[in-house]
Amino acid sequence: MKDFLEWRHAFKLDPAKKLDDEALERVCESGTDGIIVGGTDGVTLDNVLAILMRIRRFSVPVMLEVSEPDAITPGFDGFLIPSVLNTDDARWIKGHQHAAIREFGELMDFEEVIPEGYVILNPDCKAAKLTGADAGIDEEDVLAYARMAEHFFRLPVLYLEYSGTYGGPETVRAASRVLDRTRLVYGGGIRGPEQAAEMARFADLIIVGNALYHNLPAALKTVRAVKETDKMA
Ligand SMILES: CC(C)=CCC/C(C)=C/CC/C(C)=C/CC/C(C)=C/CC/C(C)=C/CC/C(C)=C/CC/C(C)=C/COP(=O)(O)OP(=O)(O)O
Ligand SMILES: O=P(O)(O)OC[C@@H](O)CO
Ligand SMILES: [Mg+2]
Repeated sequence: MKDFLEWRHAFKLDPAKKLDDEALERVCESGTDGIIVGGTDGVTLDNVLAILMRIRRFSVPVMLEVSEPDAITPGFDGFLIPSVLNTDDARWIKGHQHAAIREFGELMDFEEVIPEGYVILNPDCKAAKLTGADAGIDEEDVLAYARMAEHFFRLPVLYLEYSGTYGGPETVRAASRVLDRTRLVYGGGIRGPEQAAEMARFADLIIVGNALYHNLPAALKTVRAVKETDKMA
């Protein structure tokens, strides 16, 4: 498996949403670097296992982005653990994570676990509402979170999350300029290849989610668009 920290393109499949077998096959065979299974609400052990079993018919790598401890199961190539940096509600920074590590710590292979610093920038998305994220921050705030992620917390990943809406390429570009070792992930509102290529100039990893459910052919075209785009030095 190509290591998650080298992925350029990923599709995020929401276990609470429906995708028929033909569509899933096209997603898994698209040439994407991998699939992330994750969502904010409606995530259960049953629907995570169901989508995992269907994805495992193909050779594509698959990571679980944990938002619900009861839905953690073996069988994934690794686990992504979000911590929301732009909330004042400590439960979503370290509280749920602490409780889950108390429960699973003995079983955990930390080589398979990748912490993600999330900065949520769409105030209307479910993740922002759930976590009380302050999405009204300006670019300087985003850059401060990026520097904190890399230099204070030494996080391997900073995720600029615009879930459901297309974010500002300028902010992504500015964040990319202050990051060196921490990988920059962009997700939100990518509907087709042009937007994917635009963000791929600034972010290390591009995530495409909802477009899969609304316009599959356009979503699939984002794979090639990202692969053909070099990130700006
Ligand atoms: C036995 C075994 C396999 C052991 C493995 C052990 C292991 C890996 C343990 C992990 C332990 C751990 C630290 C767990 C973390 C627990 C937890 C609940 C953390 C909180 C995560 C968090 C901050 C969630 C908030 C929401 C969030 C950021 C979600 C990310 C996903 C996201 C934004 C998806 C977008 O989709 P959605 O919001 O659903 O959008 P739609 O509106 O389109 O639906
Ligand atoms: O669903 P979209 O808006 O593509 O967002 C993708 C991903 O960043 C969600 O966590
Ligand atoms: Mg969802």
